[in-house]
Amino acid sequence: MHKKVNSTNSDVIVIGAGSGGLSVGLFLAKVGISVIMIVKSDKEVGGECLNDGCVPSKALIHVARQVNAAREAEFFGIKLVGEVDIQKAMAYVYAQQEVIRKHENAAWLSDQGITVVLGEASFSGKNEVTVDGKIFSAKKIILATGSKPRKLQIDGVEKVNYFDNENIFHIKKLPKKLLVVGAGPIGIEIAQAMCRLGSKVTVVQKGHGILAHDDQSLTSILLKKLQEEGIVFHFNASLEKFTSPTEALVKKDNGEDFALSFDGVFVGVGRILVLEPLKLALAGIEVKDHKIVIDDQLRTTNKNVLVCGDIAGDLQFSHAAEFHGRIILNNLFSPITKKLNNDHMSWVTFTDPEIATFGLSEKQLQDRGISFEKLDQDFSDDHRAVTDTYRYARTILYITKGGLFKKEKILGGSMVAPNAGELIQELILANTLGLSINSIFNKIYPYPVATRINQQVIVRHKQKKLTSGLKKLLNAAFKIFG
Ligand SMILES: Cc1cc2nc3c(=O)[nH]c(=O)nc-3n(C[C@H](O)[C@H](O)[C@H](O)COP(=O)(O)OP(=O)(O)OC[C@H]3O[C@@H](n4cnc5c(N)ncnc54)[C@H](O)[C@@H]3O)c2cc1C
Ligand SMILES: NC(=O)c1ccc[n+]([C@@H]2O[C@H](COP(=O)([O-])OP(=O)(O)OC[C@H]3O[C@@H](n4cnc5c(N)ncnc54)[C@H](O)[C@@H]3O)[C@@H](O)[C@H]2O)c1
Repeated sequence: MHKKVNSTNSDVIVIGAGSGGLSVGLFLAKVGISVIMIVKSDKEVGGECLNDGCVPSKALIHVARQVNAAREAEFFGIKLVGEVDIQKAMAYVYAQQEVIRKHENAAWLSDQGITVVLGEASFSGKNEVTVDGKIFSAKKIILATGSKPRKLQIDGVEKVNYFDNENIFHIKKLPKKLLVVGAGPIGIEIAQAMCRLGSKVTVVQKGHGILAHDDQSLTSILLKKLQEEGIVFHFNASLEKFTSPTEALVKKDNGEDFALSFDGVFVGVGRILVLEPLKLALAGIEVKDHKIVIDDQLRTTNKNVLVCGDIAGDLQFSHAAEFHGRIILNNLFSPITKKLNNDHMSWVTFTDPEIATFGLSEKQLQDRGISFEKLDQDFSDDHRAVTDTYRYARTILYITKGGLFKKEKILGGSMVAPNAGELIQELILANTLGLSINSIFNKIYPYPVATRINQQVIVRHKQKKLTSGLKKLLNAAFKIFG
């Protein structure tokens, strides 16, 4: 049953049709709540994830992986000639976006019972927004307007061939020399993809390493692989200015400076929230330090306006936006409220090898005074890692300190390995459900699936617990029962 609204009043207004807005709006429409969804334009349905983020980046990474695999096959005698046709690579990316766009567009949303309004929304009252002079009101308003790439603001920037995630997936020509600014997930994923497609890539990063939100003992393994593929890194460095359309002056923290030449610059230096056009003050929504003030139920200082996704100023992932959506939906329908808690959050950086991280980090565990054991294991003895040459891979797990009869649970962890994002899923499930590590220990894994590494970590841990006392006990038992 679709409850269509023809007027400008509805139960709920959702501003934004990205991962966050869609997850809330579609469910509400499905159960018969009237929804007006406001989105800037039809081509912005699907938000950043579909249009300028996850989907095009993962599709391009897929192409780059194919190219790399073909190059690696040269080792077995095949000769590879020619260059990547970047227009064909991009055509592949667009084709995959189109598959998803079939069910992420204004007409399709209307078919699902949502009243779609195309245009830019701003608040005009407590329960009221305005689009092109037309007023819309609702009992609840969900603000899911996302974030934008932070721009590099240095002298000479207007002269260079400047890319960020909003235009890199529309290039017609591959930059021969690409300067990547920022070594967060955006910079690193793009750096490897572009390198594999044929660009000579140099990365300039303010901090001392890549992927600051992941375990540095694992990111250093990825860094080594990226350097082996030919990417050059300059750490503790930032761009001072562009001295010409093809040259930048880089300054190191130690005061040294040097010039770098390029024919394209890709910038991935974090995200900003665009708040001013929303006229939040008109709805009584407070802003502090350029972030919307929210409580742990994602409510703003106007309790009828909730935030969902990047705009919340929390973790900025598509699945984080969906998680916000689940909290909001629960609280719209239930007196037993759900609160925002990222203790079981996870993320994956889709490089090769991937880095996957979940649960609580070592620092969070220390800060909270939780006693834990750290299990740290490389894959050098793992048979699948041997056959498929990824013995460099490694896992870190944090588990509760258990006694002989105390359940040992997984608190968090991280993995660097090809497909780590898939391999780690059962550990995330055990973490989310609070299962004992025995759930992994007792599982029968087909030999030699790569996931057996999860069991090996636990087996090693248990073997270390085999004290001389326990060995004596087992020997005695063997004499009786064996
Ligand atoms: C290159 C790149 C790769 C990424 N890869 C991943 C990944 O692999 N995995 C992952 O989990 N995350 C990834 N992310 C992050 C992910 O894309 C975002 O966290 C996610 O898209 C945020 O969703 P959202 O709904 O909050 O906002 P968005 O998807 O940005 O949606 C915002 C919506 O609001 C609309 N809007 C904005 N202002 C207004 C207004 N005033 N009126 C009307 N409509 C408005 C926009 O048109 C849009 O539809 C990536 C990001 C980038 C840039
Ligand atoms: N696979 C994924 O899930 C995925 C992929 C891409 C993006 N994302 C999301 O998008 C968000 C934004 O990613 P991001 O990489 O832009 O941001 P980020 O903040 O994670 O990393 C940006 C990096 O750029 C560096 N930096 C900032 N200014 C600089 C300068 N002037 N010169 C040199 N270095 C500079 C910072 O030190 C930082 O390490 C991520 O936090 C993540 O939530 C997720």
